[in-house]
Amino acid sequence: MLPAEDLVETGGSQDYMIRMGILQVLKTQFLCHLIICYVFLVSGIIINLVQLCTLPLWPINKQLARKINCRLGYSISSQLVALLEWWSGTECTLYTDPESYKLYGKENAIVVLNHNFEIDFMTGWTFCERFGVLGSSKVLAKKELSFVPVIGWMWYFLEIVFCKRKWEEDRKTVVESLQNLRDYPENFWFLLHCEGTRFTEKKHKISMEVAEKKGLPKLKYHLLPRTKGFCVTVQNLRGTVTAVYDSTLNFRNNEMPTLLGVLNGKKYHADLYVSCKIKINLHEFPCMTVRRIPLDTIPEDESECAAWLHKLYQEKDEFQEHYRQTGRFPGPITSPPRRPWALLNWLFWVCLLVYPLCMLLLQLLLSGSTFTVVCTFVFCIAVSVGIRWMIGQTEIDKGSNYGNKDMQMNNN
Ligand SMILES: CCCCC/C=C\C/C=C\CCCCCCCC(=O)SCCNC(=O)CCNC(=O)[C@H](O)C(C)(C)COP(=O)(O)OP(=O)(O)OC[C@H]1O[C@@H](n2cnc3c(N)ncnc32)[C@H](O)[C@@H]1OP(=O)(O)O
Ligand SMILES: CCCCCCCCCCCCCCCCCC(=O)OC[C@@H](O)COP(=O)(O)O
Repeated sequence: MLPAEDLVETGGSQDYMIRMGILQVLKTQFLCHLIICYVFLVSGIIINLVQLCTLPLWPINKQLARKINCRLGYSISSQLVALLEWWSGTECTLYTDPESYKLYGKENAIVVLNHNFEIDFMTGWTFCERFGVLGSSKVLAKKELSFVPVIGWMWYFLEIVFCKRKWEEDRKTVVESLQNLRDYPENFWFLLHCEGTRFTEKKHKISMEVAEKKGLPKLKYHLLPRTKGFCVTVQNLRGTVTAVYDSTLNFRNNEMPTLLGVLNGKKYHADLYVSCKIKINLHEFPCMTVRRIPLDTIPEDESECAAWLHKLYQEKDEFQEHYRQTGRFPGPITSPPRRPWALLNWLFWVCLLVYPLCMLLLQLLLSGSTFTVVCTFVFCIAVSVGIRWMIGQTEIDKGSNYGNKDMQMNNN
């Protein structure tokens, strides 16, 4: 027979398991998703409107307008971070050397990252949040994303650099947008997915044909990097940015995480790298590797800079090979802890928006008007379709044709 304390303990743990089971089931419920999406959409639109109200401030006090917009942007993007960190419980492990770690979040940096996963952007944002640069984070993003409600509109005020991925048309606007960032009042990370599009087998095959034509070594895990964006970023942010963070992101157990999976409360394990010696258990967390490269060591000349980037991608390919072989990146883990701010911001919006929603629905039902009830129902369906379209923007299957054809005919 078990002693009394053990029985209590077993009972306690059973209770815990049951509670966790219920929570897990709750996370898969459509109603929960609807509430989460409603909060995201309504809070996002409110914030977009407040951002719009900052427009008159720009000519008077640009730096203040930028700082306000960083906070407002944080309030939107941190909701997706909270969804990843607190709702799905996804764990993020960082492999990096402790000396570089001290500088993260305290300097401007260009982040060069592989582009394989549908939730790359959320995982990137999570690391930004942990180092306090989420509100100010930047990216060279495809123009199509600027039309996505809430996020795309928010990016306009955060001075995100957009490109059509047609260099002749992009050259001028990209340079101008980069020049604007030279006096940015907050530390920022500038994200570059040099591959230009997400990895698919077809895009990989075509890009390796291009590599062969150019006499470049083949890559196994990456597409051939597009060098123009990187070179122009380095040229225009020299003196503003101090380092390039060569980053590689992987998810454990060959998982391909999705935003719908995260919304359903599925826990993933991400890994990001810099250099490691400590022994760790690699079967539990997602993983990312970061190498800090001082910007002065990158060649100024455009063709040398392009060659440098090709060399970097060959090294990145070796890191990936190491990860595939051993299930881990080399180097010590120096992971920043999860902070409460994203969760608190989320709870704030939930408290603010869910109560009026319940009251409104109650009033509608009590009104007894079939017309009003039908209108509300149709409105809810329209919102769900809108959100589903937004989620579709993250899905690789629905991705662009960029890189599906050789040379310059490869647009959307
Ligand atoms: C540490 C944790 C992370 C921190 C995160 C920090 C911040 C987070 C912030 C925000 C998070 C949100 C994330 C949102 C993500 C959205 C990302 C995107 O939208 S990715 C798509 C847009 N971005 C890019 O494309 C950037 C990379 N591209 C470039 O730099 C391009 O050069 C360009 C500037 C876009 C211009 O492209 P274009 O195609 O017009 O010209 P290129 O000269 O580059 O291409 C021609 C060149 O390529 C060769 N070629 C032809 N076909 C292919 C092929 N299939 N594959 C490879 N190469 C090909 C061709 O021969 C030409 O060669 P050459 O240059 O020698 O003439
Ligand atoms: C709390 C939050 C609730 C969330 C509810 C759902 C909200 C939906 C939010 C949708 C966010 C849309 C932002 C999309 C950012 C996707 C970035 C991305 O990865 O783009 C792909 C491009 O790089 C390359 O494109 P391809 O050439 O591969 O094609």
